[in-house]
Amino acid sequence: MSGSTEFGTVAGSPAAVPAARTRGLRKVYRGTVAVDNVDLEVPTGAVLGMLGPNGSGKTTTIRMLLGLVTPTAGEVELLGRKLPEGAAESLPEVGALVEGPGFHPFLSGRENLLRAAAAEPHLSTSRIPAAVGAALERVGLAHAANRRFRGYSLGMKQRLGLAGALLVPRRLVVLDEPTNGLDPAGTREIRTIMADLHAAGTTVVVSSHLLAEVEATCTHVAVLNQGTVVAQGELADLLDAGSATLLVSTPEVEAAVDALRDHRIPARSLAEGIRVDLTATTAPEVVETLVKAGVPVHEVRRQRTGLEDLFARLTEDPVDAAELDPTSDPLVPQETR
Ligand SMILES: Nc1ncnc2c1ncn2[C@@H]1O[C@H](COP(=O)(O)OP(=O)(O)OP(=O)(O)O)[C@@H](O)[C@H]1O
Repeated sequence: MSGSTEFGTVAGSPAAVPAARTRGLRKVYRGTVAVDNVDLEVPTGAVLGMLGPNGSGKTTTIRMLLGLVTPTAGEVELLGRKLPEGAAESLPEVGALVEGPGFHPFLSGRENLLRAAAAEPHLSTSRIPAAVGAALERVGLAHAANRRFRGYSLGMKQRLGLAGALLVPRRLVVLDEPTNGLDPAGTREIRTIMADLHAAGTTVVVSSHLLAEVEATCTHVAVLNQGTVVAQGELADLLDAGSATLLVSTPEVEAAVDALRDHRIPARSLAEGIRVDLTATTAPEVVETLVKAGVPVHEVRRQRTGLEDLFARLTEDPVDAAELDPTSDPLVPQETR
């Protein structure tokens, strides 16, 4: 299927069309703006981590992506088709793990999945038992498949929800807090499943509070704060852009800070050197200024920012964020204020 879409591109060409995208997405709940003006783009083949503090709008955005919540304004395009018109075509190719997947408490895990499988348009009746068995194996729930859903732990319920998302091969899998309630082994299994999906070319959207997990598993990130997207793109690019700090090792800390201040370059003194914000200057300019001022420069290093630092900068009060201290760096054992 091909043709012009709302966003002016051609559907049916998976490489060119993002797996999902939104334009001006907004959701207001009785006066509460949950999501505002969100332009999200999920490239095909990406593993996109959706990050944000509690209440920043991640779940609401995911629910709108899946057609579970109607936007107050804006548009959603899923696998090249606009919602809600294209839902019947695109949703069978989308697997989702969202809160409250609606399993029946008195049926077993297997019976619940058999019911879910019966509703899959791309799964013929004869293939249902095998598909259910494979999904249960894949999420590590085969041993408990015949127990009632009611008696499942939170982690087992999460696994069953995930099994539902993986019943048939999908082009897009959307996971809202998939490690919620899982033990470390379960968390590792989710990581493996996501890596397998990525290797098979499936696009994955995953919301998470676990920054280390996102840093380890995602190719792309979208950071939400107070209902809006404050950053999105390839994880590596965002980390590079965020690492706008230069660490200069020098025994003459005060002279270094003074020399840079004379050139309107803000710098902070550390125990064995200085830290320079590179937002408004460059590393060569800093070094040249210091050398011209006669300050001995022993080492210059660009500081790599972790996702945690970046996240804090994007979502915390700017004054607090400026105080973030990279304590893991040997050059900066402590601040001298
Ligand atoms: N059904 C609803 N009715 C009223 N307000 C809602 C509803 N769903 C979400 N909200 C509000 O919308 C805002 C965004 O909530 P949302 O659940 O999307 O955030 P989140 O980033 O997923 O949060 P968390 O990380 O805590 O799960 C919050 O202020 C929340 O209270």
